[in-house]
Amino acid sequence: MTTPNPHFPPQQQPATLAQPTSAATLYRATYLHTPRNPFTHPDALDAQSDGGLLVQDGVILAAGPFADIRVAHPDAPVTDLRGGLLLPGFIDTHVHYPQVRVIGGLGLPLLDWLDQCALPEEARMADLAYARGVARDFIGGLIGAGTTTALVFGSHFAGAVDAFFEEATRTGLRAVTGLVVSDRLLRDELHTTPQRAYDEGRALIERWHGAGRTLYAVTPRFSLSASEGILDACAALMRDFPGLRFTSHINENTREIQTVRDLFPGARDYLDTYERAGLVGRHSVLAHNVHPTDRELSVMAAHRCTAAHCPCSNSALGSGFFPLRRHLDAGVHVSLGSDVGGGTGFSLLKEGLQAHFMQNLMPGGVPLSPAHLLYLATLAGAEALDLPHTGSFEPGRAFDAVHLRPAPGTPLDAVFRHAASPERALAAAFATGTPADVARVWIGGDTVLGD
Ligand SMILES: Nc1nc2[nH]cnc2c(=O)[nH]1
Ligand SMILES: [Zn+2]
Repeated sequence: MTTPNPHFPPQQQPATLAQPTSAATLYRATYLHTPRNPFTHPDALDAQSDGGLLVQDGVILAAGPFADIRVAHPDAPVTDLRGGLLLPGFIDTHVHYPQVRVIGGLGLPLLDWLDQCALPEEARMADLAYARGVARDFIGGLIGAGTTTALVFGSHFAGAVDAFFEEATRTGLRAVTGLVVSDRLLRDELHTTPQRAYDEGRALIERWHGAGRTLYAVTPRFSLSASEGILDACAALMRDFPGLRFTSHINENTREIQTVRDLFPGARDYLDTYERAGLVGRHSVLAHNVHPTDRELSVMAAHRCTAAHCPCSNSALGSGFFPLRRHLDAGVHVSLGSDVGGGTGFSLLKEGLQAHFMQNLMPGGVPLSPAHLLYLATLAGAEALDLPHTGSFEPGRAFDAVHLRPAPGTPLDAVFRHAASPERALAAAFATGTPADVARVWIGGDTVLGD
């Protein structure tokens, strides 16, 4: 695609920042990243077959060919990661914490899947001990897949959201999440009131927003289950606490869309239910958007909000083909989400592959190169969440990284050993890589998986 995206100009960074003053580590690896957006910059992929990343206090100080970095920093100890691929940590912009134990409810459309699979499990999160176990399973799954930052749909229960933030803090995950709020059409035990939504949200924000690596996301489940009163309570939180993120669902399934139309007879369309409440902005991430109108796309672009594309979920729930070309042509920013448990697992490699398949198969689909897939799985998420210190290996950014190192004898190992270029190896990682190939994960320079 050649449509420029004016909302996220490439960061201008010097190749090397300050000289290190205390111990720094030089990582030697085949690395790839997308410091620019390949939908707008044809040469956005930076691939170094023998690269060096100088890291100090969790921040990348210098990046480039290993030989160049070595000459400039002859005394830095070297960690040799050759033999695999080093990528920026993945950024999942739509994934449900309470659904990790119900992945795989295949064969149902959205509203039936919610009734039969997701919501009964979400009701169990009232039990704090249960929620703590789910938080461990969930965050273990994310990090195990190489995800270092996630915009997470939380729980309807404030205690379970606390449990999530505690586990995120313990593990070091960069997490943006919040209390999910609804007041109709789910199950009684998942419903709240506007006042309680505001009060519980405020208490969680005061505890967790900006604490360490965690941020708060105001999260009405979707307009189908949220009255205008709940949406207004969400807007009040956004007004009262600047810097919060906002997330919800939109235009996923045709039955859902018709129900929202019936519930909001005065709204122009689905987006308008959020827009009228003042919830659409630069810090808004709306998941799915499989069936948008042109008006919705132009308003999303004007407000610089993001559509989180969840291709495995769209396939598993039969929601439809994501109109990526229409989003790009309208100037709407797009990132990637696994949508566990409507989605089929945590790997953004798999999501990238499924996005590629679906664009290949749909009329007017966008051909997605390995660079596009890497961008969607990394920098696009950093842009969506407005986290400019993540998403690539540019100097000045945090060292959030995933080392893919397939076991000897596996097909991916064979490809890595014989690939004609790092880009070919990257394509193979998307085609066939899984969490079993994730050897080590760093967040802010800390090893959070592997050794
Ligand atoms: N895929 C998906 N869509 C939703 N819309 C409202 N809730 C959900 C959910 O849990 N998963
Ligand atoms: Zn979802």
